[in-house]
Amino acid sequence: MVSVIANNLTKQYGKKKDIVYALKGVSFEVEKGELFGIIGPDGAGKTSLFRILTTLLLPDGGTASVDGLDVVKDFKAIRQRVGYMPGRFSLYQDLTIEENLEFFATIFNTTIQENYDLIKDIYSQIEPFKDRRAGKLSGGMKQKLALSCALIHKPSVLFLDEPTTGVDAVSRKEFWEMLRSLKKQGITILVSTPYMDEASLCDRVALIQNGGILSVDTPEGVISSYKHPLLAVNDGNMLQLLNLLQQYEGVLDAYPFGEYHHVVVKEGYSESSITAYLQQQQLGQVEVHAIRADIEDCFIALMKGEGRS
Ligand SMILES: Nc1ncnc2c1ncn2[C@@H]1O[C@H](COP(=O)(O)OP(=O)(O)OP(=O)(O)O)[C@@H](O)[C@H]1O
Repeated sequence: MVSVIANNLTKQYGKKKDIVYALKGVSFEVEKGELFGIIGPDGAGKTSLFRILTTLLLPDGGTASVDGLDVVKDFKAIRQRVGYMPGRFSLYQDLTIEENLEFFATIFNTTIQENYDLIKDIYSQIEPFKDRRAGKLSGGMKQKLALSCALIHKPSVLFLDEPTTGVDAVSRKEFWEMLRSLKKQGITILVSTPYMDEASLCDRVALIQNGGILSVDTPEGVISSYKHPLLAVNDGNMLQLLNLLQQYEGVLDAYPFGEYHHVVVKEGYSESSITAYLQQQQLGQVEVHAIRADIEDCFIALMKGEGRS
């Protein structure tokens, strides 16, 4: 069963010379109970898309529905059944943890007690500090409270806009574990993130750039569509190495990746031809080995328009 449909959505801001095309015909479908990632850099259009799907912004073109309800005509009904955690924290800084949660429960005509089971795993981690003001919480605690507030009215679809941006690595990991357990309760989750490594934690992902969707697939599907040979190359002087690699005719692309440079090699070139080339350039300790592309390599290729699929 389909939960969310975006059909050729467009959105623009400004006029004439200053016009910005934030969404340029975005289409995808999300199944009920899916954990669906929208991955894209800053300015890609993620927030505009989420604001349209949660009925906070009107699209300029196209249609969209949530649980079969139209985002324009049925906005009131949609607001009752979606949970939205905006990118910047939506909490009232001067209210305590408990007061924030009570506030969100009240506007949806419910109580903390009524839906406690749904938020228990998340809320119980911050409940010991329930009298602390939201403004005094750490990033990870704010994130847990914001998620509890987005869940308190038992939504069927949850929209999380960049929930892990600016959050430390441990809290990020915990957050994804919380999403996995929410998914088990049958909630459809759309989550946006600029972190490509988070894509592998989703059931399916849409890669968005400059207001357009580049790919919608499972993480495994994205990886298996990658066709070119890929090498990891390392040397004492990484900057010089990168320049040399980028100049070589057999190289399609080379970019820093952790301790290595990843090198996308043209058809007909191999590990040995790259090694021979680098030795000719009199580099000292070059290490070259073939690797399997991971999801970040695939996204980099798609974003650079090299059409791996
Ligand atoms: N109210 C607005 N007026 C003018 N331009 C806007 C407005 N809101 C967004 N934009 C522009 O539309 C484009 C898409 O922005 P959007 O916020 O949807 O993307 P995003 O992927 O969420 O990025 P970010 O994480 O930076 O918010 C950007 O170029 C942005 O500058």
